[in-house]
Amino acid sequence: MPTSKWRDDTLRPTAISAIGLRKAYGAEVALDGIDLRVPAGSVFALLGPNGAGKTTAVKILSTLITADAGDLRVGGHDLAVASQAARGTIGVTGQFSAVDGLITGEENMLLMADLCRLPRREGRRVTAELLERFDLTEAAKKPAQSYSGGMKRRLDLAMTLVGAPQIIFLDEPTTGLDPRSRHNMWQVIRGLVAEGATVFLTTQYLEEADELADRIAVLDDGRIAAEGTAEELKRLVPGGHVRLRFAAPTAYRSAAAALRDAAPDDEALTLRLPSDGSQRELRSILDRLDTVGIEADELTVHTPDLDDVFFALTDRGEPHRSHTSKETGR
Ligand SMILES: Nc1ncnc2c1ncn2[C@@H]1O[C@H](COP(=O)(O)OP(=O)(O)OP(=O)(O)O)[C@@H](O)[C@H]1O
Repeated sequence: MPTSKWRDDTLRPTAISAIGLRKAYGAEVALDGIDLRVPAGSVFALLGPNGAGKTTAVKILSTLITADAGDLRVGGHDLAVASQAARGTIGVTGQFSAVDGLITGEENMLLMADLCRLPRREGRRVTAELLERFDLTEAAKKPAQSYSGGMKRRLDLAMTLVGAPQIIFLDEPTTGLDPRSRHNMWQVIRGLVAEGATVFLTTQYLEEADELADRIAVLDDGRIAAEGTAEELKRLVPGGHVRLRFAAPTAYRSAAAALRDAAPDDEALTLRLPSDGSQRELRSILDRLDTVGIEADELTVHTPDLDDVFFALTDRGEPHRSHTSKETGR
């Protein structure tokens, strides 16, 4: 479910935009001329497999490295001439944590407040507020190396927020976290957007993009394979179907004769019919079976999800079905 409340993207000011963004490392082209626009106050997910170019895009847009080509604007500033000003509007949390394990969580925060040149009293106030918000007050006086993975990630993000950035880059914010910590992090991200921040995140998790992002760009091999809302992307791939399985070959043959539009699999004794999975369509299929007096031994409904989109667009073979497909057995 998208995180922000805005309905019409075109009315919103642009927080981040890239036209023709290109970057090569020697002969290796990491980004091959990508275009993207992120409206202010929204969550944008750059989704892609390992090596697709996600981190390179984050590094460039957050001014850590420069692009070879492209018109790039962040927080209203042109990166070619005003990267310092752009830097003042952003915060970055990368795959490699900025947390110093030898000092406490609180000391890490105060150090960051000093780096952001906050007056001492203000630094203490912001530190206390963020530690509280990220549920780290109790652990504040313990060395950060004693924190769990989820706590370290929250501290890292809290440190990023010390300077109150309007635009937040999160490079794979939940990679390596357990499901509970991942859900906590999602809540934190939703909270930031509710307060008006713009979030640009990269992820390898389809579910994460589906849960958080207003818009998703699928990056593959340095190019944007598709871009849109989760719903728009799901509409790009056909694949909704109903699968009927029969235990007895005679029942299977009779059903195949009755449902001539179904794709048969004689070995598995299954029939597959295109369907949007709606109750009306399911009823009509079952009614047609009823008219010939046959009942399927198993009925499964499959609706396309981001897995289908991702695998169709990035050409990586069959998706893993264990977590995200909606299969209903009977
Ligand atoms: N400093 C570098 N020098 C040479 N090649 C690099 C460098 N950084 C990245 N690359 C290459 O550029 C391509 C894109 O890398 P990038 O790290 O941006 O991808 P990614 O989508 O973030 O992957 P991951 O999820 O593994 O972090 C890869 O082929 C990578 O090997």
